Amino acid sequence: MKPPYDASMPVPKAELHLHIEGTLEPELAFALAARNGVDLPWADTDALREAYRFQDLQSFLNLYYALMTVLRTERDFEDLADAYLARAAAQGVRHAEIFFDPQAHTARGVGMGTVVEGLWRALGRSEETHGVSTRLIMCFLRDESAESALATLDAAKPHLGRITGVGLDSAEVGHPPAKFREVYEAAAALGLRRVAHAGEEGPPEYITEALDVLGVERVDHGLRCVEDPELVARLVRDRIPLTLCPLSNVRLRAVDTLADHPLPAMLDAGLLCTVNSDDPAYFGGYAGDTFDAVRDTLGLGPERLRELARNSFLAAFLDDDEGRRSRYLAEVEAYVFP
Ligand code: HPA
Ligand SMILES: [Zn+2]
Repeated sequence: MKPPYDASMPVPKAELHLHIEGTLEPELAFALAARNGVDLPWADTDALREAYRFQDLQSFLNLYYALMTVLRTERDFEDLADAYLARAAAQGVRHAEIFFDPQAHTARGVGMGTVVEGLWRALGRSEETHGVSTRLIMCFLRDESAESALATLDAAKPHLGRITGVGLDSAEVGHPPAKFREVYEAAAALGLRRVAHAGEEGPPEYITEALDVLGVERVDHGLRCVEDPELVARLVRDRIPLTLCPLSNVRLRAVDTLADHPLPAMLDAGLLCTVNSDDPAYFGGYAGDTFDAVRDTLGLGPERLRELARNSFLAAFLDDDEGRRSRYLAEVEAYVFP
């Protein structure tokens, strides 16, 4: 295999918090709209980019769900994933655990099989094409019902060979993790790994509930744990990984500016932090851009950046391939920061 990066490339890393629908760049959205005869309410890509000024999570989600209506066919999902993997590889991503939101597609008549098999067309050959290993994580929309989540898990059963785990995303406040106890129990019984968004906009109690009630192994965001010292102590003690998304937190106004982000203090506290891009087409940066931003704005030095890269592989769902994890970790330790 040709080396996917050389010493001039960014530090090797895993991306663990990435919504594939959030990688839909305006240019691809307009191309898919033309291919599928979908009318978009924006005149052009510039007008669409103008709409990327978010007040909070919900204002982003409104646009995110509106734009993804251009995704219709297996080929659309394949093209979307291929474009992401190419960008990720160029930014040092060696392993990507990719979220998708099936209910956002099945609700408008696009079948589960179209979504999963379309994504798989790109993911299944990604090691050869891009030098990036992948996992797929199916998210339930927490502002939909628990019954809908159960039906979604049921619809995914023919495709479980492609799916490593389940997650929980969309509008957080008012939709506590416990609402999804039953579907997480069913997912665990099927051998699926469990993660959930918690503590992005929602309170620290949602993080505790995701751990205690849903049995999650990683917390997506988890930012608001810093408000609860006992919870921080627990996360440190139990080595629970947090998939932080600093650029997302700025764009969705969870923090005022990147300089205010608690990442350095969270690392100092001993939390197992990773940094990720969340919805890079919307939030201004892919994985490498995110590492660069925290280096430049938060003043993280080489050893902190190495720790973040190391953590990304430690927190990855690579338990079925420890040899690979070891090789990735060796790449991190051998990396010479410019
Ligand atoms: O950052 C996010 N939070 C919750 N749901 C989401 N769905 C896509 N991105 C996000
Ligand atoms: Zn997210």
